[in-house]
Amino acid sequence: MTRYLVHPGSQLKGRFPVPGDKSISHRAVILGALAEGVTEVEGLLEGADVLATIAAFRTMGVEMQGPDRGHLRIQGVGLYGLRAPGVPLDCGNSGTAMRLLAGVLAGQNFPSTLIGDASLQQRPMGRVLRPLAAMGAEIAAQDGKAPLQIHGRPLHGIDYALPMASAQVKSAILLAGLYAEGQTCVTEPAPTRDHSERMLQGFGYPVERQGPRACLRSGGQLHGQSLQVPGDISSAAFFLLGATIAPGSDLTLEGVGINPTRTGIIEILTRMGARIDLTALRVVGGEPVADIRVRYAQLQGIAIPAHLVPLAIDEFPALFIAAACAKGQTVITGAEELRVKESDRIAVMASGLRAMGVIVEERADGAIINGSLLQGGRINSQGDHRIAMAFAMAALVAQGDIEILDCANVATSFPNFPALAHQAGLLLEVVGA
Ligand SMILES: O=C(O)C1=C[C@@H](OP(=O)(O)O)[C@@H](O)[C@H](O)C1
Ligand SMILES: C=C(OP(=O)(O)O)C(=O)O
Repeated sequence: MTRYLVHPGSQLKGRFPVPGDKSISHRAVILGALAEGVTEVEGLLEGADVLATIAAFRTMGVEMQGPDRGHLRIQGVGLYGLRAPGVPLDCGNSGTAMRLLAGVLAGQNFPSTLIGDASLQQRPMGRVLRPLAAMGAEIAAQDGKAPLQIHGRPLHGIDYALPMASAQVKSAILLAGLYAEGQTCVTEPAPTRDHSERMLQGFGYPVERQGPRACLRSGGQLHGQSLQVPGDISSAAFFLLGATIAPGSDLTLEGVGINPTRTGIIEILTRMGARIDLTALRVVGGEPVADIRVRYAQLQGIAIPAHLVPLAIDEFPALFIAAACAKGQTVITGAEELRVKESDRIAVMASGLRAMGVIVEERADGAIINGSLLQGGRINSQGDHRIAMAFAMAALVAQGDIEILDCANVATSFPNFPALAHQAGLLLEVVGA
């Protein structure tokens, strides 16, 4: 089992890009496969999650060259060109792959089965199954969990109010809407990442957006594109954390996506006193991008405003560590979605921080974290990539070595994390790979 052994006492320095955005990479593969003509993607994340989406479409007859150093060439088959897969499609560890594929597959004229790893089989799929059933889909699942057996049926549009802030559910419904008779609309209770809406429009498919509501009609076509995937702010987040907490650090992360539906981490860390500067603002592939400079700063505990939670949802493992390094108390509320990610991120972060001597009060929808000195120790990441990377950065300021168990899944979102972190100055050893 892959472990990290991380020694304290260093700082982070340098200037480098982070790998491509995972959410945008999944969507580039999906829309490229369903488009007419060729799509050329640059900067694609070659993490295991995205490779699962690529493999699924290959199994359904889509030809692709790559990925090779971020380049993927997709020979689109059009909205109605997928072939019956014949074998289960394995989404691995990826909630995004499973939920977005469920949306695409619900309206096909062939059956399909979606499977995943032990973590993914525990995650709630009812949130996509219910709206898809309301559109006419026939999907069998036990207790609302994978495997999902999709029969493929003619669909009709719905006007759906999302019960939770989830870009995956929103995207699944919009993708199903490409195949549904009439108009499909989704209204979200709070803004979530809007990469699907942006990329559909980028592929020439009209999406009407009015405040929290997005609508599309079937009958259109997607047109193959050349697109550049920006750097993943969710991967950059670990470096923003590390450089902020380790005295003497000064790091610049190049070409990071700063879509306003993703920048909660910058807003929250800045409210805590972090020193983060954005330069070279530009637009890449329909998404805003910047270089981000981050220097050491003493953090202060805050009450994190609940409206920022969906805008930083994957960054909470990093934010738990930031809170533990801050002066005073940090209060996290409205974050119950963290309990249904790759692990129960509230419980796993709380127990890891306690192992480092931090006083944490767990709440159903968050936690209260008391800033303190971090002791060395052994942390079980429970196979959750973001928890492994967050604790690796915590080691920068720990009183002793940190050993992190079960780190192989870092490869789902950030395969070169150990190398890049080491290059930036983190004293990280990968053991037992
Ligand atoms: O749409 C996406 O690409 C994602 C949406 C979020 O999940 P939810 O929709 O479950 O909040 C996020 O946690 C996940 O990493 C990626
Ligand atoms: C929640 C995540 O991903 P997914 O839902 O795609 O597994 C994540 O990457 O933090």
